[in-house]
Amino acid sequence: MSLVNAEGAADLLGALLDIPDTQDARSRYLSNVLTGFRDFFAVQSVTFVLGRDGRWEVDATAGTTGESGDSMRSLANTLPLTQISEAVDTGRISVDDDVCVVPLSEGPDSARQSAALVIHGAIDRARQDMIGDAAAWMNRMLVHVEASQNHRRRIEQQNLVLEASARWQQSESDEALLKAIADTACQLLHCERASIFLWDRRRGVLVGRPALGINGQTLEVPDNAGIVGEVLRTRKPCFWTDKSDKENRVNRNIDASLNFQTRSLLAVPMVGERDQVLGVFEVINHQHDSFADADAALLTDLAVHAAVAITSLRVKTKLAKSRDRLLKDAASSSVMIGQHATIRAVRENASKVAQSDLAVLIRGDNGTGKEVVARNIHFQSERREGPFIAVNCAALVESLLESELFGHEEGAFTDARRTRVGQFEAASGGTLFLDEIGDMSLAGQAKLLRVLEEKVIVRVGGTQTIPVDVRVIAATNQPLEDLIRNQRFREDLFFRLNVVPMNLPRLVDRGEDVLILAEHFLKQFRYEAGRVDLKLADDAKVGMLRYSWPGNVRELRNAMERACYLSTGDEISLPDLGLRGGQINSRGGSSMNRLLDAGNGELDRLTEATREFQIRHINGVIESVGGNMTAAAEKLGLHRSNLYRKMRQLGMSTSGG
Ligand SMILES: Nc1ncnc2c1ncn2[C@@H]1O[C@H](COP(=O)(O)OP(=O)(O)OP(=O)(O)O)[C@@H](O)[C@H]1O
Repeated sequence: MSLVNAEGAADLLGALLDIPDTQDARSRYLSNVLTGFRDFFAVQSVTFVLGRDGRWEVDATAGTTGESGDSMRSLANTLPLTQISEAVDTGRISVDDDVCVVPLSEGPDSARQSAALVIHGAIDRARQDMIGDAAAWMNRMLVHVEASQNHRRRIEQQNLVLEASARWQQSESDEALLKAIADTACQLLHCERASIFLWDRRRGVLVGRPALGINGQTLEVPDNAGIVGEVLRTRKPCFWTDKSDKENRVNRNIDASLNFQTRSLLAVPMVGERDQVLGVFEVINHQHDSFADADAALLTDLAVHAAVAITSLRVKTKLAKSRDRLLKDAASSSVMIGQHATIRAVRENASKVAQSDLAVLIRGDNGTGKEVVARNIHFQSERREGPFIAVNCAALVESLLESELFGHEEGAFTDARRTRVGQFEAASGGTLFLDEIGDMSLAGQAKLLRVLEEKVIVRVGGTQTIPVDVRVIAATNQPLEDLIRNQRFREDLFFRLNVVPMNLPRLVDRGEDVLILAEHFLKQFRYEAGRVDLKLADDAKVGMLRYSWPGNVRELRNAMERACYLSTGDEISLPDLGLRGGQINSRGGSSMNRLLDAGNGELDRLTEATREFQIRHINGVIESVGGNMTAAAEKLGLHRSNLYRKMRQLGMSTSGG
């Protein structure tokens, strides 16, 4: 046989230099190279052995017997152990009969203590140096192969971590999220169990999740104890294995309660935003062996993503809570107070129409609660989480109407410096309340009708149609039928809007609802004014029932608000309400009305007399405390700012105070 087989040499060289770009790069590389050795040197087999924990293991082989698990095991049993040790110890090739052992200098694998090639087959002296050189090459190349494989594995793991963290973002609850994180960790790190210990700083404990129950309790450990405590303190990964580490570092009580045996453990800190430690991420019992540095790197990556997911779920939960609170607050502004039959009927109708998207036209005088009804419908409907947008059509000048309702594109007109979304788009998914619809211009009405029919808008200056999903509720205090007759309102638009008509009576026609509403506003404003014991005096009640309320509920609300802040004493009396004397209704039919037999003129005089009395009283009190306004306000049972307000209302000078 010639010393060099050219074809075999090229194959061996190719195998030595070629780093496979696969997940199993290392074993593939070894397999190719060992096969190259076998063919080139024409031997029976070439085996790569590793010394680990004082034992020799077959890592890869190329021979006639194949590479199955069984043949590898039987090969391990027939290794020339003495010869291998001798070669490794002396660092020289050892040849005995037809077995040649080539020692390899310390390898790239950190866990590996020593390595060698075991060759079955005759190798003459001349080729022993050659095989020694080639083996050294292989050994050096293995460093790169392993680095490349690790690099590739890391990229794949990063992708898996990213995919997992995208899935975590979908979790709706803490429990589901923590379980998903733990499952991912078990899967990627090949371990039996994973737990996240969230740090409760206030109580000084780490709370283990997901639900690792000890006798039905949550798993809690002091934040300064054990391995998790150590990780929290040092902010560094911590390894433990029952083979080599101190037993007392793990808490065997937990094992006992969970009927579990910890054999190996790895814990890393979970660091969140602004470098804050959220807790500790722990994995237990590697399926094959103890945890390595690469596992710590992977778990640290997972912990970063876990911290982000946990924080963002907390933010999401907080936002959802405050959204619910806001929704509740907003919904409370839509509560329709009143027991009058007409109001009851409106309430019932509102509940019914809320379940549909039918157009509603609410009619009634100013301040009768048209917007309250519209809000009430919105907050009872499926759209309650969408926006409620109110537009006062009377306030829209013709030139702005279209842009206000439908938006405009940048440069659509001189002042259109930026694209602007109109109210229709802004209300998408919710309700658009078009107040004072009777005041809309005819051109505006035509545009509105088209949008209602086609359910799409086109921004001013734009060409694209934009679909809008909006429920429209319109309101007016105008007699639309008259406007239609005078050709100031389009009949077709009227029919489109008036699918469900609702009429709100004037407050004066709602009987004792006046007092029910007054008590409602009293409760609200006396609380805001910090005067929780404030009551309505009888004369105020009677006066309210006799009053004609030209401004309807809005006027009543304002009167109550003013009185809650400005009245003196424990009761709100009639003058405190500041009602317009000329509007007192002497036709009143309620029993209360009859209690008050004062005519309008008398009431006027009464109001004036009370005003004078209040001025005298306030001046007296200010004088008695030597002009100290804070003390005067206190003596009068008012906040200092309310005293000033009251004085201004009474026309008194406040500059001296
Ligand atoms: N039934 C009611 N229960 C509680 N508050 C009400 C009721 N009706 C009206 N209000 C209150 O009265 C005020 C005026 O109501 P709203 O704005 O709904 O009236 P409107 O008819 O839309 O007025 P306008 O025609 O002037 O726009 C609001 O502060 C509202 O909260």
